[in-house]
Amino acid sequence: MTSTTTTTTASTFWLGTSWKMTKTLAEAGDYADELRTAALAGQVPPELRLFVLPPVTALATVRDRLDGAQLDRARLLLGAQNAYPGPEGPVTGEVSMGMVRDAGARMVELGHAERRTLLGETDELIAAKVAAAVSAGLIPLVCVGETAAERDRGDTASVVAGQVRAALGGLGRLAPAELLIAYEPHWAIGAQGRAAAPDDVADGLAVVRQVLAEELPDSTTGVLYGGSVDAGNAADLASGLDVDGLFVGRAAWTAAGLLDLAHRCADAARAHSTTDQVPAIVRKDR
Ligand SMILES: O=C(CO)COP(=O)(O)O
Repeated sequence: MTSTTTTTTASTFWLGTSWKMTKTLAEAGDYADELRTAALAGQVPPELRLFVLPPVTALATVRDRLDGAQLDRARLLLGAQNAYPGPEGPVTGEVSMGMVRDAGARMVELGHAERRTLLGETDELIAAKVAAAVSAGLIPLVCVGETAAERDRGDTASVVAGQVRAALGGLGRLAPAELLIAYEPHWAIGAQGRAAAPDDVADGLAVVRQVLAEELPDSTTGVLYGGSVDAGNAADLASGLDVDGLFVGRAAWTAAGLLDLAHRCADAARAHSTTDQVPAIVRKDR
């Protein structure tokens, strides 16, 4: 990793959750209320940038219920889990980048493993979405990662590098003001998954950083890990690796879960900042 790849600052450590296809409006509202109460009580660690990606049905509700939480927009971002890469019009069942932005999204997740495998999303479609997101002023959060079979074949680095390169391939002259890439090996995600070992995570993150250094040397980028992150491994992942954040599913599907992980990440950073080791969370430049 060269020092030119990111302008990530000491106070930037991302911790976010996608709720995937869960939560009624009532449940989404309750989660937002809990987060708002915690924020007003000063219980959200200031070192973190949190993000929450509700299902699109709940986006505006969560935005409205968090209103007044006194977390400025840089410290708590709402986002969508997907959007269509074209203007409003006759595309049945889809929502545009502009529509999710209108509903409160400042970021949009693209290319998640579940969409690649369950819905057949291709690298080409994901590239079009990345470009559309940037055009709409949304921060793209692009998920990349190899399947178990690709890993077993020893293809992790080529698959991950190819996905990152492809995702950026539609940008042309568009320069994202900010871009997040989450390394999420498919085999690490969900109830059937197991969290990747630190060496595997480090290898995946390094591949992502290498491609970003080559393709987008001047952009503000963040490289996250996701896949079975929980209370048992979050602190080690946050402090021991060259990682700019954690992307969580199940373990943050309650506000209490998200807040617990937030404290674990912040505590890990503080503990490590007094040692010789310089964790990603307090590193000034990479
Ligand atoms: O897919 C994920 C985040 O995008 C991770 O999900 P889990 O944390 O539930 O494994």
